[in-house]
Amino acid sequence: MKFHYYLLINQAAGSGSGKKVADKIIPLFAEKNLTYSVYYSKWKGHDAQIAEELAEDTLKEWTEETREQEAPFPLLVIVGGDGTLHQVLNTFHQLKVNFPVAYIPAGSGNDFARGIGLSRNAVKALENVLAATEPQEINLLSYEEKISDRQGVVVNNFGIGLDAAIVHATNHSNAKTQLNKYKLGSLSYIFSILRVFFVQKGFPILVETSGKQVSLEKAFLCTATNHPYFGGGVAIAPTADIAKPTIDFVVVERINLFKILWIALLLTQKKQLHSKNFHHFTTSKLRIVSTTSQYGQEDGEDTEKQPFDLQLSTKKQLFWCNLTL
Ligand SMILES: Nc1ncnc2c1ncn2[C@@H]1O[C@H](COP(=O)(O)OP(=O)(O)OP(=O)(O)O)[C@@H](O)[C@H]1O
Repeated sequence: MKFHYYLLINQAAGSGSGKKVADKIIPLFAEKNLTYSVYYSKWKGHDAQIAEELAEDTLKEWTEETREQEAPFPLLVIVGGDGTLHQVLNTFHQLKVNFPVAYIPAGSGNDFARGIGLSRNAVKALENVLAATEPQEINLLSYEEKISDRQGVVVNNFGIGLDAAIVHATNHSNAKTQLNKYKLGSLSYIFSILRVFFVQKGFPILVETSGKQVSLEKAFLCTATNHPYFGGGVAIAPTADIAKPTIDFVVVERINLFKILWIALLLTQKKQLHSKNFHHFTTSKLRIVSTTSQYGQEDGEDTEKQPFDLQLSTKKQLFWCNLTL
């Protein structure tokens, strides 16, 4: 199968890793005599704009017909972090199109790459892409939030409560910009955890999974995910599997500091399911209702405080990569 590769690059991802990764992989396309075009995202939101333009006049869905007739097949290769992937796939979702994509991780967290088992080394990830003969089917989470009337997809997770408050504090702090300059972006998360941990209160939620309803009085951290990782490598839902059309939902209750630290210790050993204050659901459909206003986060992009009536299901996405290498 012959391809024309459309490289959409966020050079700012991973505090500049995007640029380094691009400088490393673009010459490899030329060396391998592959045909390609390069698009640089030059400002926040430009990645979505480029994706929209390519969706309108260049990219094709993967069907029996296009795979035979389109030679070369136009394949979008996204180079950036989880947020770049989020922007592009949400653009496609809003346009109601479903194109296969390839991905080279260049972010700081790279949870998605971890979640699908794609190498976080850019050159190896490119080998994963070039060695594929068929696209892999993976499951994103698609959501509908009734109160703000928003819908979209997430490539990693949707969080309400503590994780979202941490993301909000980090994304809106001046320290992040300064620390990023010195490649110390993860330190800004630590500052934010210390800032919001004691401020975030427990809040009531209603959880509806396929055929079951549960009320929790003091939810603290609520995260719906399609693979194990969040927060840059924390295996919050170790049994989640992106190949399965299921949602894993994790709730940690507001408990005393010692119990939270105990759960944090269990997390490092992937044994958190042993704690009775750590709730875990696996379901094909999920509804979460919070009547109190809370921060939300979607793949590390934060939303302002609001009440939630959130419905989640899974959505198939074709990914061009060979994960057996
Ligand atoms: N040239 C640019 N300058 C600044 N921001 C950009 C640029 N191009 C895209 N963006 C924005 O950057 C955000 C995505 O960054 P991304 O998540 O990929 O990197 P990261 O935060 O370093 O990685 P990770 O999410 O893996 O930690 C998106 O909101 C996107 O619109």
